[in-house]
Amino acid sequence: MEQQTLIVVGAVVIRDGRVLAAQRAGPEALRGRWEFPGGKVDPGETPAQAVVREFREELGADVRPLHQLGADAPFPAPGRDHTRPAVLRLWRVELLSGEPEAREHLSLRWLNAAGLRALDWLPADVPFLDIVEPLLSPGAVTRP
Ligand SMILES: Nc1nc2c([nH]c(=O)n2[C@H]2C[C@H](O)[C@@H](COP(=O)(O)OP(=O)(O)OP(=O)(O)O)O2)c(=O)[nH]1
Repeated sequence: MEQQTLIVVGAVVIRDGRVLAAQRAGPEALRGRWEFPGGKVDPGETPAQAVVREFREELGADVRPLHQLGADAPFPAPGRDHTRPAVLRLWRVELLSGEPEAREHLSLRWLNAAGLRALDWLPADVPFLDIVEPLLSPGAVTRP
């Protein structure tokens, strides 16, 4: 039976020229590596709804989704005993209220361009760094 492609959404929140990155606590194979906070889109949920829900659950703060960044990036998502087809979809979001805290992650960091390049990102995230980095330069003219 053909498996439906799983959509994983990641939130890109930028404040004062820095982007928020989150360090995964699990599963063991991914522990310690960095990602954009988010998670799997549930059935019946839009990706924009998922990013708001995941951000609230995992970081305890409210965000407003703005727009997708770049294109979906296919990757094999780790499953229980095999991988399943997935795409990573990044959303630029605006922080509305609350201060993000690591409720389910090992730690959080606000990164400038140099910091962005220094971390051990999940493989699917790496191509997105070229899209995120220009948004961090002090003079960047960007949508919010
Ligand atoms: N959240 C997130 N997951 C990512 C990114 N890049 C990437 O490869 N992934 C992978 C890691 C996981 O295999 C999968 C997302 O799973 P998850 O564990 O974060 O999803 P979830 O919060 O919905 O968790 P669960 O309900 O399955 O426990 O996508 C990213 O930037 N953010």
